[in-house]
Amino acid sequence: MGARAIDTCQAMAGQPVGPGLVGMARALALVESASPVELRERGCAILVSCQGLAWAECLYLDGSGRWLGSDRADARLACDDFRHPYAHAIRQGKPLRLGLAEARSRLDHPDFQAQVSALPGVLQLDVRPLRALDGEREWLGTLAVAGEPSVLAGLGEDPEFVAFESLLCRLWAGLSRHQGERHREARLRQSLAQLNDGARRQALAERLAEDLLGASPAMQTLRSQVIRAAETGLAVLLQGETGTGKDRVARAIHRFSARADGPFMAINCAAIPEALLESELFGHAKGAFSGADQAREGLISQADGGTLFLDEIGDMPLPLQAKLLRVLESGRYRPLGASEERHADLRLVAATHQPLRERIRDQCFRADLYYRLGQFPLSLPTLRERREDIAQLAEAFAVDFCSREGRDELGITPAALRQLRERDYPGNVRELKNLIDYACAMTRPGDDIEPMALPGLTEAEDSDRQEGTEGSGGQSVESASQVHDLRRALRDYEADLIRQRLLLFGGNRALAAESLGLPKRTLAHKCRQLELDAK
Ligand SMILES: Nc1ncnc2c1ncn2[C@@H]1O[C@H](COP(=O)(O)OP(=O)(O)OP(=O)(O)O)[C@@H](O)[C@H]1O
Repeated sequence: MGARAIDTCQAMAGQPVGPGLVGMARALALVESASPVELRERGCAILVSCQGLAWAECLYLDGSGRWLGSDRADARLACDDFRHPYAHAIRQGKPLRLGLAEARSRLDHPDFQAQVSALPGVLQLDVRPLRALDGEREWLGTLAVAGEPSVLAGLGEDPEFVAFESLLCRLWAGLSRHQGERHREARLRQSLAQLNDGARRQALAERLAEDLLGASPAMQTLRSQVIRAAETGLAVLLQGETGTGKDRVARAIHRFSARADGPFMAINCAAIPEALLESELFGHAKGAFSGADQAREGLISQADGGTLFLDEIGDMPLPLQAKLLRVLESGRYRPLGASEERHADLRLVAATHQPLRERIRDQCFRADLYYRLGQFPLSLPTLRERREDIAQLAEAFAVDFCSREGRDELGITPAALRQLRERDYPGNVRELKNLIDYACAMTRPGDDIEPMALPGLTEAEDSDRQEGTEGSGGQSVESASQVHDLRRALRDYEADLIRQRLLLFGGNRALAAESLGLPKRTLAHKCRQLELDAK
């Protein structure tokens, strides 16, 4: 705190040098202050060391002009509280002198009492209101000094003290203004940065809207959360009913993140038989188990530098959950049968449609993994909660279908749109997409989608629909007399049934499996065997 200048000033005070030089050293010490706080500290230190005073303190007037504050303590002394001498000096606008013993007995403000409690009662106290001496003449605060009556006697008239006080006020006002400007500039810079940040995020959210369709408030919130999640390296847990777009969101998080140039690896924990899942994820060494003739990289290693998406995490077996937790916490893992541990740097995005808290209660899911996975939890809205998005989604899916199938674009009649809006969609967006694909297939080129093209809405299918059904998703099973290969016919029947059930439940494998009395894994296995798209 300008110790050198103050030392010089102290040294000079005891030396046979001219008063001008002493004054210059004091002025220099003040001028070198970088802030009002430093200036007040230096000013008081100089007064005590060079002017023979016992104590000095500056109080500053706060921005509201209602109270005085101290740099040394948490004291706040209100300007209209006359239990301390500063209120009197400020109100009268002129210096005040009183004996300390008297001040202590008459003025019982606790902060004032604490300030002067260590000083001998024989001393006198001078309180001087300070104002800026430039054009504005604003109040700055007060200077309080205590000293022997003989020292204080001529203080107010001492030209050196007067010059010192005036320099102090000038510098104080200048530094305060400068500091105010700096604060204003900093606030401006901060709000500009926030504005730029807001505009940048808005632009990203608009780009994302091309992929995650929907103008509903729920989708707008989701998109901005996806952008925020992508900006961090936190593990993301996506929770939402089947078909709400968890897979799509996971890919978007990767694409909008700093890891976008790295790999994106995805696995559905429910679709892989338990015995295979560990080696799929962690990889295995050569000879780790019978049939492992080659070492194989797991998805964790392949996702190094990128993102690993674990879909249906709720179905992950408990022993693997422990291993996954270790990867998340330390990045370390050991491939099956390997002697060495390995390291991977990845961001994990996990998804589930199951209430994981219930799985924890049933002791099927580790609570510690749940909390580690959910560093950035994201909830996806159901389609029922955002019916206003149905028309936009349906039209986009119709456009997709036509471009995939190389057909001319077709529209959707208002009546069909109304019906689409009234449905319940347990399979959410996937169900809507399947419905539109089906309706597109059922609609003649050049026509628009009519209500009767929507499955499950018409009682008697018209002849057009009968025609369309053949060769589309719903092939009929050969009649009994035409069966020449029982195994093939049973296989076709099974495939047809599963396909219809998946269509009925909007692709929700859990509901489809339940309705057929099958475990979900078995259905997933059959879908692979029968080459049905399980999604
Ligand atoms: N907001 C959206 N905009 C466009 N298409 C979407 C949107 N949400 C989902 N989809 C589409 O709906 C289908 C289902 O989405 P997705 O596979 O991401 O759902 P999911 O929640 O992962 O389902 P599951 O839980 O069954 O795995 C996909 O074809 C996907 O492209």
